[in-house]
Amino acid sequence: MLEIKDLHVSVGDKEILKGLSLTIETGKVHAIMGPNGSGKSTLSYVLSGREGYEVTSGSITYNGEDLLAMKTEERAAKGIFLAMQYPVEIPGVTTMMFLKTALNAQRRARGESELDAMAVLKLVRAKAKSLQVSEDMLKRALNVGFSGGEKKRLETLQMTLFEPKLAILDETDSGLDIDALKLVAEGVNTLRSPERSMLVITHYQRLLDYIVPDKVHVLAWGKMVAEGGKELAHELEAKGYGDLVKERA
Ligand SMILES: Nc1ncnc2c1ncn2[C@@H]1O[C@H](COP(=O)(O)OP(=O)(O)OP(=O)(O)O)[C@@H](O)[C@H]1O
Repeated sequence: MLEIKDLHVSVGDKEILKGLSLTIETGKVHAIMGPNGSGKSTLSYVLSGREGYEVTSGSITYNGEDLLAMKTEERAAKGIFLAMQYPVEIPGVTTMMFLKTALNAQRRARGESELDAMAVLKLVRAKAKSLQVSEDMLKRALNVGFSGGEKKRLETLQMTLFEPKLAILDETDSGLDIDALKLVAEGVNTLRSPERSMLVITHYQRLLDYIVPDKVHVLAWGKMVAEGGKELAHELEAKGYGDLVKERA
């Protein structure tokens, strides 16, 4: 279970999260919607341990442990995975080499034996096919020159390979064509299980028609301002954020 209580986060001297609270029980899928600049990506970075985001007060516990005391790699070893809004390009590292290294790091963290290159290739190929990640992409440098949709499909491939316990998807639907959106949603849905939680950040109710959330939250001005079931996403799509996002003192 993930429990975020009264979280305040600053970047430099700017406070971005201003008392955010959120609880995600194991096995549940929560969605966060909210206007541009409200702090959604900031939350995803703080959860995954990105540098430069200072937690000034509040707490985050994951299965009873203090998440904020853990290094990024420790969080990954606990099964926390972030599909980034803007996946990073890494020249000089092939996609396949990255996947093998990251997968084996995950396996080591779980006490499983490492897989050799052939075994990883077989596994990656089987999953890559259903997400339409081509052989060519696997041979190329990680994300370098990939289209927006290709990057997002590769993020989803990583998620299905690493089988995280808490998957955070930051606008994984942005830049996807309709067919790719369905492929990505199918990939995500195959991972749904009573042992796995998901936090889906999106601007569009359309994604939530495919990945049906247990709860929808609205984040505005650094804190949660509304919460509901999947029907809330439909309401927002129809009416916009309206009074929900009026800045509070
Ligand atoms: N490194 C940084 N330096 C300065 N300001 C930052 C930094 N990171 C985030 N911010 C600011 O914090 C606010 C929240 O940004 P964030 O990316 O979390 O919003 P978001 O809700 O994910 O937005 P979007 O829907 O547009 O992706 C924005 O005003 C942004 O400019």
